[in-house]
Amino acid sequence: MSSSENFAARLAFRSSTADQPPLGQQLATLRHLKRFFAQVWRTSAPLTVASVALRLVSAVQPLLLLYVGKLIIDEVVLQAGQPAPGPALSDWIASGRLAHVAALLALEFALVVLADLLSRGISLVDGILAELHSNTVSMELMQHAASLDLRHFESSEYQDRLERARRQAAGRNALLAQIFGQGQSLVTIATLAFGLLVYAPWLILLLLVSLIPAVVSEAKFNTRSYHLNRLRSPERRELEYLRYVGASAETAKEIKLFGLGSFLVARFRRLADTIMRDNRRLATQRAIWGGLFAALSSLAYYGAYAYIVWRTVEGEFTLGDLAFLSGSFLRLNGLFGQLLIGVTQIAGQSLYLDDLFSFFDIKPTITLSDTPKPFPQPIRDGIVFENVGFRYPDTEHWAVRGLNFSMKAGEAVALVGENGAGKTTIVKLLTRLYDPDEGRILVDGIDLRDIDLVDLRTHIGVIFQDFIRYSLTAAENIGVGRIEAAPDRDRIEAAAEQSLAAPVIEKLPLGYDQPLGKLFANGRDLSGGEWQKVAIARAYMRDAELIILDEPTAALDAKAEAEVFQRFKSLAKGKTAVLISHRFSTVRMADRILVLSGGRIIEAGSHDELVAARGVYADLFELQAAGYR
Ligand SMILES: Nc1ncnc2c1ncn2[C@@H]1O[C@H](COP(=O)(O)OP(=O)(O)OP(=O)(O)O)[C@@H](O)[C@H]1O
Repeated sequence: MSSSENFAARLAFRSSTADQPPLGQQLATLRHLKRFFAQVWRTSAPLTVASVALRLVSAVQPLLLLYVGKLIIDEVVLQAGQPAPGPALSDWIASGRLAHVAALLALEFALVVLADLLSRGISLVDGILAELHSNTVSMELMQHAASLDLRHFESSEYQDRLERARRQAAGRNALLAQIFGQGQSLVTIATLAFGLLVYAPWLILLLLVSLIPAVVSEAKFNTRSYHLNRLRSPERRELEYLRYVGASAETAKEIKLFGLGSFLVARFRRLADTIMRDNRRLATQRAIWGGLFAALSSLAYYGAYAYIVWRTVEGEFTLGDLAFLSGSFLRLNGLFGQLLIGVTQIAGQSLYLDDLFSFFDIKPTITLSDTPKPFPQPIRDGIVFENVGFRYPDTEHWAVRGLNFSMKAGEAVALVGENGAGKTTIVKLLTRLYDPDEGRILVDGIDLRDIDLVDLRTHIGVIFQDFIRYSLTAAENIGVGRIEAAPDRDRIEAAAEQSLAAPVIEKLPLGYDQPLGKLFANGRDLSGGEWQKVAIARAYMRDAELIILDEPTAALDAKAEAEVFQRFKSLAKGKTAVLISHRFSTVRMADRILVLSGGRIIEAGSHDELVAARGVYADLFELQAAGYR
C-alpha cells in the first residue's frame, strides 16, 4: 500500500471509529466489573472484606452526626428559653441542666474522631489493596503475554492492544477506590434520604431531577474521552517510541553522530501537539458544560433550602430540624451528584477495562495436540520438511514455499541465502513460533504439531541474531537458557567454556556475578562479539537434540566465529545442528548446505559438491574468497 493510500485508509478508519458506540453497548461494558471484582478478590479476600466493612460503618456516620447536631441545637434552644439557674457555670453544672447537652457534645466528638479513624483506615486498606491489585494484574498480563504467539507481537494491531492493556494494568487503581467509594455513598444516601423522606419527600425528587442533565453530559464526555484515547493508541505508541529513541543509552551513539536530536524533537512535538489539541478541546467543553449543570443543581438546592427556611419561620420545623434538614440536603446534593457522576465514570472506566480484558481474551493460535507426543530423544531418523509453505499474517507474499528437504539425525546443516531468503522463517517454523500454512514438518515421522510444545522447545536450543542482552548478571545471562538450571553454577561455567564466553566473563571484576549492560549501577557492557559468546552459552545450557544458531555470530571476528563453530560441531556431535551464517569460511564446515533464494531451496549439498556444481553457491563462495585474496 502506498503511503497516501495508507493515510486514506487511516482516515477512513478514524471517521468510522470516531462514532461512539450506542448506549447499550457502553452499558454492556459494565459486565467487566464482575471480572474486575473477581480479580480484586483474588488479590486479597481479607483486605477486600476489610475495605467494605470499614466503608459500611463510615457510611452511616454523616446521618448520626447531623442528627446529634440537631439534638444539640434543640437542647440549646430549650435551655436558652428557660430562666438561668445562676450567673456562674458552676450553678449550671450543679443544676444538672447541662448534662444532656454535654453528653450530646461528647457523642459528637466521638463520632468525629471515629470518622477520622475510619477514613484513615480506609485509605490505608485501599492503598495496599490497589497496589497489590495492580501487581496482580501486571503479573497476569505478563503471564498471558508469554502464552501468546509471536504473530501477536509482530502485528501492530496486537501491539496497540497490548499497549492499552499495559496502561490499564497500572491505571485502574483509582477505579477500585472509586467503586468502593460509590458503594459507601450509596449507603450514606439511603440513610440521609430516609431522614429527608420523613420531613419533605418531594425534595429528594427535586434533587434527582436537577442532576440528570449533569449526569447525561458527564457520561457523554466520558465515552468521548475514551474513544479519543483509543483512537490515539498508535500515536501514543509512536510518542513512546520517539521518547525512547530520543533519550536512551542504546540509541545515543547514532542520534549524536547523525545529529537526529532536533529531528526527533520536532516529530515528537508535532504528534504531541495534535493529541494535546484534541484533549484540550474536549476538556474545555467538559468544563463549560459541567459548570453550567453544577449551577443548575445548586439552584435546586437553594430552592429547597428556601422552602425549609420558610417552614421553620412558619413554626413547622424547629431550629434543630432546620440545621438537620439543610445539612442533610446539602450533603445529599453533593452525594447524589458524586454518585450519579461516579456511576458514569465507572461505566467510563469499564470501557477501559474492556481494553484490559479483551487482551486477556486473545487466545494463542498455535494449537496444542489433545494427545501430545514427547519429543524424540534422541532423534533417530531426522527432520523432514514436506512441501512447507508459509506466509506471515496479513501478507500476500510467501516467505517460504515448496520446501522439501530433510536433515539427518546428527547432521550439521547450514542455511545460506541473500537477505530475506527465508532462513530465519525456517527456524521460526522449526521451533513452532509459527505453524506452516502448507505442508508439514516431521521429526522422526511425527508432525511437529503433535509434539508437546513445552517438550519441543525444551529439546531445541536456539539463539537468534537479535538475542536479548539481559540487564542481569553474567551467570544469569547464561542461566536464562534453561531457567530451571539457573542456580547451577557448574553447568553455567561449563556452558560458558563451550561457547568461549568463559575468558570474557573471568576478565570481569565480579566474574560470573558481574551485572551486564549499562542500565543499572555496577553494570558492565560487553562488546558485540562478547555478548554473542555469552548468548551462545544459553544454547549449551539445554540438553537439546536440535541446536540452532541463527546468525548470532555476525559480530564475532572471523577467527572467533570459526572457533565457535568448530566447537559447536564437536559438541553437537550426535545432535542435529542448524547454523545460519553469511560467512562461507564457516558455512563450509557444515555437513550439508542448503542454498535458499526467494523462499525456495535452489541448491543443496556439501561444500565440495556445491563448488563442483558451479552454481549460485560456487559464485557466492568465490566472491567472498576473492575478497580475502
Ligand atoms: N514478521 C514478519 N512479518 C512479515 N514479513 C516478514 C516478517 N519476517 C520476515 N518477513 C519476510 O519474510 C521473508 C523471509 O524473511 P526471513 O527473516 O526468513 O529472511 P532471512 O533469510 O532470515 O534474512 P536475513 O539474512 O536478512 O536475516 C522476507 O521477505 C521478509 O521480508
